[in-house]
Amino acid sequence: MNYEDIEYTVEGSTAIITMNRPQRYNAFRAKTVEEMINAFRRAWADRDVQAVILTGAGEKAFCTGGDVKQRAETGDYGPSESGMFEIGNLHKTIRDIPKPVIAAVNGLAIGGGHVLHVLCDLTIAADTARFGQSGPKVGSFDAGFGSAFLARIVGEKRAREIWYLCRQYDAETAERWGLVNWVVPAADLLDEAKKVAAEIAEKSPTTIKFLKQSFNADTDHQAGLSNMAMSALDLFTHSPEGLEGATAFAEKRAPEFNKYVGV
Ligand SMILES: CC(C)(COP(=O)(O)OP(=O)(O)OC[C@H]1O[C@@H](n2cnc3c(N)ncnc32)[C@H](O)[C@@H]1OP(=O)(O)O)[C@@H](O)C(=O)NCCC(=O)NCCSC(=O)CCC(=O)c1ccccc1C(=O)O
Repeated sequence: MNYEDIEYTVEGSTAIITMNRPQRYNAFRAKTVEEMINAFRRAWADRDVQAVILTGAGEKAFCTGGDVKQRAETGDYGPSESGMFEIGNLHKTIRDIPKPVIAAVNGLAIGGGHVLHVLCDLTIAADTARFGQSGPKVGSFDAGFGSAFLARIVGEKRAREIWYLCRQYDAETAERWGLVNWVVPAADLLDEAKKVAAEIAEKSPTTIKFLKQSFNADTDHQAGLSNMAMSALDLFTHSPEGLEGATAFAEKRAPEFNKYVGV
């Protein structure tokens, strides 16, 4: 597969996947998601690769979730080879690849982009990184891993706060909440992530594989929840209320959600 929306490189035992749509703050469309799944599967199959780094191009953003402008234009996340928007499949691939995935969060991790780092095994944040969900502002939600697994990490109260208020949190707060493993100066981020990947590569790959699968086993039931959540999201994003959120973002105005109270 030729990549247009991402970059894929291998350095020694580390694969680096870079979301590369800086003009849209690395927001993903269907094609981006398809390419990311392909890249993770390449890293999975490559016997030389022992860890994967996921990061974003540029200094502004790691990833700001689904491409809201695309959704406002066409009502979906655009074309892909499979004809599907496989975000649930990407979530599962990040969990299922039997090698640790390290998120190197270089800027904004918002909405579905925040969910991606939450699903990674480790998160290293630049001191300039910011974290948050934004779905309720733009007519979207992740009622699968994005809420259930998030609550496992930060606790119920904080997970609800993150989703209901849609605030942005700095890297220091994210570290205090256990949402990131550690924070480094922005200029050192990728080197730090590579160092951590190399440290992992010194260990027995089979023990790491069993450990990852063991950590996942406890929350694997959330994959079923995620399937239902994606079906619900697909219905909701085509509803007038869901479309109003995306349209308002594209038109740079506040959404008018009042008339949907209690429907
Ligand atoms: C991230 C912002 C808060 C940054 O604000 P600011 O620093 O002021 O920069 P901007 O001028 O707004 O942005 C610069 C430039 O980038 C464009 N852009 C940024 N984000 C997106 C995006 N997501 N889609 C399309 N384009 C984007 C922006 O329009 C600007 O372009 P100009 O041409 O210069 O105008 C702010 O940008 C922002 O709020 N962005 C939207 C974030 C968002 O709402 N993302 C979707 C969230 S959906 C969600 O939270 C839950 C759903 C979910 O997780 C999920 C689950 C399953 C499937 C899909 C999803 C999903 O993600 O939808």
